[in-house]
Amino acid sequence: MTKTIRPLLAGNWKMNGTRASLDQIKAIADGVKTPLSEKIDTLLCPPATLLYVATALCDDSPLAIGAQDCHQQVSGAHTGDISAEMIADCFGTHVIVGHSERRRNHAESDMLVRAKAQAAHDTGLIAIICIGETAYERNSGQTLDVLKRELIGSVPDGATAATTVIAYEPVWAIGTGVVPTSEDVEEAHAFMRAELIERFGKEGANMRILYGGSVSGANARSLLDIPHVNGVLVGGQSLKAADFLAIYAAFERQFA
Ligand SMILES: O=C[C@H](O)COP(=O)(O)O
Repeated sequence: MTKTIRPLLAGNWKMNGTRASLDQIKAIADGVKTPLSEKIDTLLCPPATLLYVATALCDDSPLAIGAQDCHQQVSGAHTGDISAEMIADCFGTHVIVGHSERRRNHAESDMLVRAKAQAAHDTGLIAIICIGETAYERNSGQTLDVLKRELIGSVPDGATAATTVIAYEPVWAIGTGVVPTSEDVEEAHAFMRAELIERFGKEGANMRILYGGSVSGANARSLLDIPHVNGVLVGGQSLKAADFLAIYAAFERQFA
């Protein structure tokens, strides 16, 4: 199946990385300076402490830099939070919102995630909105209901293909080394595509839908072959340049 949507390879460093890791960012930034980067987008989301330096390191690279979360308000008395404007001020272009670790560890609701995505849009950032079912929800047959509810609740009404990326991350696949079957990924992505088209029409047809959860250089190719998988959101395997670049290389067959 030929895919026409420009894919995205995104890395999420989570709460990992200090100044000592900047050489990995530099190696990734240099490693994606190949002709393939004319066909695919690459993005790395280091911790907020490294954002500004990371964007400087990527000055002459197609690698974009983004953040892992933003507050829903523009500014104010919100100790420890960062705003979308602060991310943009560091030359970040994307922000992940609604990651399952934030939903779980910070009790973030769909409504809050939607407000964060809206704040990103209002600031000109691309919002990567994460959704996905837990093991319990999957085992009790609720997967598609959860995806529908989270899509409706977390994605702002004005979302477009240019401003919004959906990341499907089954919670049980994150950091476990367990990846759903191709059939399960295909079913979930086809379902999300249909839901997005119903709500957003042409914009929904063109919105990128990433798969995330234990993606590696070894399994990226088969995941990218699945219809409506328009890229991947990578955690652990984005920390080392060699691992990230192995996943980058996996995009060659489908998209070069
Ligand atoms: O944001 C990234 C995901 O949570 C996936 O993490 P992982 O690749 O370590 O499973």
